[in-house]
Amino acid sequence: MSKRLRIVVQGASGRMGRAVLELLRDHPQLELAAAMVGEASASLGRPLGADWPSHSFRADWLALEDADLVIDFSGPAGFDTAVSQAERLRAALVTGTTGLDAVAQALLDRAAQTIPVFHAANFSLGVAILGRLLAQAARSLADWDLEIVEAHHRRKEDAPSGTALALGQQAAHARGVKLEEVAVYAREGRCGPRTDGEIGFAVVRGGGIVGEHQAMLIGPAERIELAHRADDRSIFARGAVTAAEWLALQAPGRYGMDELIADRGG
Ligand SMILES: NC(=O)C1=CN([C@@H]2O[C@H](COP(=O)(O)OP(=O)(O)OC[C@H]3O[C@@H](n4cnc5c(N)ncnc54)[C@H](OP(=O)(O)O)[C@@H]3O)[C@@H](O)[C@H]2O)C=CC1
Ligand SMILES: O=C(O)C1=N[C@H](C(=O)O)C[C@H](O)C1
Repeated sequence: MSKRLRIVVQGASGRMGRAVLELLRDHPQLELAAAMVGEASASLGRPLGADWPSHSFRADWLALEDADLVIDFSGPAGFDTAVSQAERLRAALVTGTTGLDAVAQALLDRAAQTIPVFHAANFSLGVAILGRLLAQAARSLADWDLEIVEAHHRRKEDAPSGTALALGQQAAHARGVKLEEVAVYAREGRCGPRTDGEIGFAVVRGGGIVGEHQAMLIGPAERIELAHRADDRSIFARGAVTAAEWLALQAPGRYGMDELIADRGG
């Protein structure tokens, strides 16, 4: 039997961190190496719970010497540490943190020279397929208006969601344009009529909505709506853990859902 892979979870006390811990609890191939939070976390030093008698939430990365993978869901606050510590440990890095700017993307590119790096704004297989359908529709209906609407829980900090932006990127790429040149993130007051080629974004925040994305392609007298609704964030955790198992077998480089799906014949 092969050795179990040792996983460090960054952002372990958060909604996604806990969902990942839940999957690691009885996992046959993966084991928890450490559950990390920030230095100022209210959870620092607290035990993980009865299922993890030998683990507490910790922030002492330099005490870690042995890990195969880092899974990061800490948001921008813990992202840089996840990247630099994965590099130091020579561990593969899976990150689902969204709201990454160009500097953060450059950090991932740098890390990918020495370790395998997997980033996805959304680890759901359904969303990956939604992106492909949207690209096809946006290409075929290049003169139809495209609007992307997303809805999330009231505690989400970034907007539009990483997924909405990734969908916009896929559609823009399919149309041969740059998203930054066609994206419209706000309409208010006398903002004038819609211009041709715009990709508009709208954001809903409230309650406990797990994650919903809808792309509307609007023609002269008809409309296509492509939508995905996540009912439980365990789907994202499962996707991240699947990505981790796959990534552990890859060479240093940048990977995402497309590479994972392609490698599995999709
Ligand atoms: N790719 C995907 O499929 C998905 C991506 N996400 C993304 O994942 C990220 C996290 O989301 P979510 O779990 O809802 O957020 P939470 O706010 O629930 O969790 C964030 C976690 O990060 C911890 N944290 C904060 N600062 C640091 C730090 N400096 N070092 C280490 N840990 C830190 C927090 O600890 P504490 O609060 O204890 O200080 C908390 O445990 C977001 O960017 C979100 O958009 C979310 C869902 C799916
Ligand atoms: O913060 C969340 O919750 C989610 N974030 C991701 C995003 O920004 O796209 C993925 C998912 O929709 C849930």
